[in-house]
Amino acid sequence: MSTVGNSTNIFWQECPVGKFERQKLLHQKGCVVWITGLSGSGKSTLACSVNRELYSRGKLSYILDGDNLRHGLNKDLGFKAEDRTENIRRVGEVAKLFADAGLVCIASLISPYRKDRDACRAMLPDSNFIEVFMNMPLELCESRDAKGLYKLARAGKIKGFTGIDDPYEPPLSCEIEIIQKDGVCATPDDMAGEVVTYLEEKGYLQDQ
Ligand SMILES: Nc1ncnc2c1ncn2[C@@H]1O[C@H](COP(=O)(O)OS(=O)(=O)O)[C@@H](OP(=O)(O)O)[C@H]1O
Ligand SMILES: Nc1ncnc2c1ncn2[C@@H]1O[C@H](COP(=O)(O)OP(=O)(O)O)[C@@H](O)[C@H]1O
Repeated sequence: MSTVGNSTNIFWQECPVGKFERQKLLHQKGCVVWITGLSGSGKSTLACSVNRELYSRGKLSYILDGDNLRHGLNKDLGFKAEDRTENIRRVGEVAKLFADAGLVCIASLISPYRKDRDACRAMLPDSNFIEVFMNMPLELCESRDAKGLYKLARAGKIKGFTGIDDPYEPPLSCEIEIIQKDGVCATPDDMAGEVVTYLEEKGYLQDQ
């Protein structure tokens, strides 16, 4: 019997089919690939490319995209600091469940605050949290402005926009950092290759 948060008198329910059995079934190891970076840095594009590459190799992954989750699970949240923190906490908990299900869970959110990302890392056992930093210059993200939001933020029509008048705290140490080389951005497929190679080398795509 235990107390967790606001719940009292609750019990942890065990089931005979566990993570180990699910991983055996799927021939892979559950983990979370957490993609962080500015709006327009290419998080969703990378998430989709990794998802497609894994699918082509017969590996099961699932994308948790910040924008999409704000249409449902997180539709009660805005962009104040405490809302962003709650957004990341919830997605971290969901990602943990997907990893426990045996999937490669690809979470793609701005997740601007280091402490929130670190809290998600701490939720995952055995360092199964792979942080990918889309380290793209603000100028590039702003020049892309796929949704026209930077323009609105510069015009003062959106307040608290990350990178403009709200902070982004880059990771101090992450597993993978994606950067431009000689001012050129790699293709989404090449970036995905870097992530998938990492997963392969660390044994996430092998029989368990
Ligand atoms: N104020 C403000 N700041 C940043 N982003 C904003 C804002 N308002 C709306 N948007 C749009 O919301 C998307 C980011 O959602 P996230 O859930 O990833 O944000 S966060 O992690 O809680 O910071 C983000 O999507 P991406 O461009 O895919 O990053 C924006 O399209
Ligand atoms: N590697 C890349 N090379 C060129 N353009 C890219 C690359 N990655 C993303 N883009 C483009 O940049 C824009 C923003 O990408 P997106 O994946 O939506 O970023 P985010 O999810 O971080 O907001 C889109 O128009 C996308 O096509």
